[in-house]
Amino acid sequence: MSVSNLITIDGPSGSGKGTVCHILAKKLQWHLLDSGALYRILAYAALQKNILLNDSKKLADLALTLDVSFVSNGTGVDTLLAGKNIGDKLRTEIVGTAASEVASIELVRSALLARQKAFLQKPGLIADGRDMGTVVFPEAKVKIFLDASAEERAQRRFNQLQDKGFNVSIAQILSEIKERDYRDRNRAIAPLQPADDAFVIDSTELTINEVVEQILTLTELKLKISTE
Ligand SMILES: Nc1ncnc2c1ncn2[C@@H]1O[C@H](COP(=O)(O)OP(=O)(O)O)[C@@H](O)[C@H]1O
Ligand SMILES: Nc1ccn([C@H]2C[C@H](O)[C@@H](COP(=O)(O)OP(=O)(O)O)O2)c(=O)n1
Repeated sequence: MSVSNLITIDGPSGSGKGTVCHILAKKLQWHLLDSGALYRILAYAALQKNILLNDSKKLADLALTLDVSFVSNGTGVDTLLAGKNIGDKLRTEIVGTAASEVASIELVRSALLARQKAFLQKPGLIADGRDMGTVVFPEAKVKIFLDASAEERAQRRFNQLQDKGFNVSIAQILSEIKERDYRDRNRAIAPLQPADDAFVIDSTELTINEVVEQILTLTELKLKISTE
């Protein structure tokens, strides 16, 4: 099925992808693919089952058989693994780092590909990740690469975690962000990089609304639709 209403948003951790994608999906009433959540769920399930994070074969088998569903609960979306809500277990730095590790394995990435492509349904899709515009949906007409300085991204994560009551150190967050950036950008398969035809937005000095407005303007131009 051809669905041309597609926006891909790739970028490093803390650049604002998740926030911006949720706003766009709500405003346009399109579906949302949080591909990072799939890698996080896989990493969480592997940690639970004591599967080593470099065991490509077992991880790929797990990826193929993972019983995951995203269920709307009125205010947001519950993430169910084998029917159990694990949404609050996924956003820790331990799971984020483990996700980045399993994501560097080619067999794992190919095992998750069909699952991600299946999200492209009418009336449209906002796809959030690292390789949405380069590998999963290269046909997208609107591709965004959202960036921000590592220091700004660490500050945002710090604020976010402090708001949730976690006692965290900004120096440690910055070092984890830099380590994950390095792994995501330098892996052999589907590295984090802007697609040749991506529009790069540096959000370091922009508000969330300014980023959303830039993407909506580009979407109107490229897809010739009204986003009012
Ligand atoms: N342009 C921005 N200016 C200030 N804070 C932002 C901006 N974009 C996102 N944030 C905040 O930064 C934090 C991380 O954003 P998030 O959307 O989770 O990033 P990502 O999905 O890219 O990792 C959130 O608390 C979010 O509210
Ligand atoms: N399309 C994707 C999405 C995420 N990943 C990997 C790389 C990331 O470090 C981890 C976690 O991604 P996620 O988007 O949830 O992380 P952030 O919210 O940006 O911190 O998964 C990937 O390799 N490809």
